[in-house]
Amino acid sequence: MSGTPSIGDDDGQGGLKRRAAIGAAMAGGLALSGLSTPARATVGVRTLTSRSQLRAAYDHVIVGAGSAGCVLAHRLGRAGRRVLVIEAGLRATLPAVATPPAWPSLQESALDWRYVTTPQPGLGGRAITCPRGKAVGGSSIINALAYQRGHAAAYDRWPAGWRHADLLPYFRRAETFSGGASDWRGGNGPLHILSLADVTDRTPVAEAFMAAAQQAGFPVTPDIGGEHTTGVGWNQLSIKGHTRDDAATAYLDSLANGPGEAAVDLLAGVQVLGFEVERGRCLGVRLPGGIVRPEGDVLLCAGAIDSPRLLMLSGIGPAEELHAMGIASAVDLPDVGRRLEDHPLLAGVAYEARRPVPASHYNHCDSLLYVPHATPGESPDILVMCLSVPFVRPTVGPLPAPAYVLVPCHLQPRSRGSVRLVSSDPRAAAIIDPNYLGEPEDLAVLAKGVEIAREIGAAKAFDDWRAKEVYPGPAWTSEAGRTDFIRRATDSFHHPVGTCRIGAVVDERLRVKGIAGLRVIDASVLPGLPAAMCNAAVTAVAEKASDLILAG
Ligand SMILES: Cc1cc2nc3c(=O)[nH]c(=O)nc-3n(C[C@H](O)[C@H](O)[C@H](O)COP(=O)(O)OP(=O)(O)OC[C@H]3O[C@@H](n4cnc5c(N)ncnc54)[C@H](O)[C@@H]3O)c2cc1C
Repeated sequence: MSGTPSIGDDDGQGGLKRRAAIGAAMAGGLALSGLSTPARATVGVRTLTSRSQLRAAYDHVIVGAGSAGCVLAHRLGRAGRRVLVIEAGLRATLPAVATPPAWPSLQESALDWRYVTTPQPGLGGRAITCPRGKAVGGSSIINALAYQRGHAAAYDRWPAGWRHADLLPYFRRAETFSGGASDWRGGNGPLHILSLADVTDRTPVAEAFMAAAQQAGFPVTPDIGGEHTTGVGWNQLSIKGHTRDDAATAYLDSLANGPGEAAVDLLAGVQVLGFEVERGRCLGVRLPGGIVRPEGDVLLCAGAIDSPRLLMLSGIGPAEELHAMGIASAVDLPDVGRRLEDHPLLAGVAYEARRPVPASHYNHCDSLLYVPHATPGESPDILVMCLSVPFVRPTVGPLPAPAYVLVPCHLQPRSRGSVRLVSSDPRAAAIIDPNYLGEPEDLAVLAKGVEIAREIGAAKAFDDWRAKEVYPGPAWTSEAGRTDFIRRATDSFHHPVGTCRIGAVVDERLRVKGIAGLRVIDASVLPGLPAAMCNAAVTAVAEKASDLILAG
């Protein structure tokens, strides 16, 4: 590495630690409890506390230690590459991180960047939160732990090299599945996936949902994350023992178990400001007070919101727009930040219960259904989750406990939004416009999802639980009422993708088009939403990316 003298303060051992603390405090994090300082040594990686600990040279700098960044650090470190990981957040120590049912409390905590969307016309003008993990482990630290890859058809719409058959070996390589290894599942990977088919303490409401869905004519699938991803089944979660198995515990901490010394250094609590780009080549990573220059590629893993933001700050994006903000263009890539996709979720079809609803020991959704909205046999584009908590938007209205809720989600929406810069200030949050329900078809598919949920909710197996349907209730009797209810009840499933997509912004080897020495590997490169939650897809993409990088 060259240019190291500018990292950290000039006062030796304590400078970097103090700068990290200042960085976190500036981002609003340090005043809140639950964060450790980066001084603690981490199992498996060296957590840097002083600039004197930096190696003389690195092969790669990874920007962002989230779901994708941790995979890359593990695979490249194991292969002997000298890796520096720079993460804006710190190690998370909030007890809620490890406790699966506590996951909702992590939103708007110190572990969340706390982004907000622009007002959304499709949601009646509401601006909604856009949580993103800010910690070692990224969004896998605050997510809802569900881990499913979804139907193959969604991947088969992706460019050659990234289709389901290409990714299947990497889905398997990533996981240790509680149901055991098979042609579809992994038995020896870093990330532990617990199928609730393999436990006995599921909620009785989830059991009722399984039976009710079958009464409504939907088939059971024994392994919803395996060969048959259509039908009703038990949820699958990134849980090891009884605790969250996030990207940091699974992929960073496990480096300690490998042969030899891990070659991975972690610089936590430091926010990357952009890249040094000259004549079509990325030379290094800009930090407060310095530049780090690896010998090999810079690997950008800051997620679907911050990866395009960092590219645009560095002149990589729509040239005219950047020019207007005083940012010199390095390469004109109009698609950076464009075609943002996210899953809309409707919260929800809600029932007052006859008696108290036992709490979930997992993520409040012990069972769920994947189904096509139109033709039986097609790949699913609707998910209905059965939640044992009273989860409705305040804009929907009050929902007195005890209650349970059926939540439809649209898995293949047509609406596209954008991530744009507000200014050239490297610390300013991006303008996030997901354009939820911008396309009328998305509203129609969600309406179908509500109908499927109500059909299941009205089935005999729920008779023992259902006192009455509270929402949508009478609102569903007119077209205007239905549309109004959907706009009031829709929120995000928190799965933004596509803002640096393969084919448009990066090539099939994830290299930024027109810029040497810079790759993007995270949810932003996904060329479309998987027909399920996103973490499994991001993990498999990063697994494959590590092989591409090691191949040169
Ligand atoms: C509340 C919530 C619930 C979710 N639930 C589920 C679920 O149940 N199942 C599922 O599959 N998916 C879920 N997701 C989505 C899933 O977690 C993400 O799709 C996935 O983690 C994205 O991985 P990533 O590597 O692209 O980004 P991230 O994991 O977000 O990692 C990006 C990292 O980059 C860091 N970073 C950003 N900017 C900078 C900078 N300038 N300098 C240094 N570091 C930076 C961030 O702090 C972060 O650590 C959920 C997400 C949220 C927010």
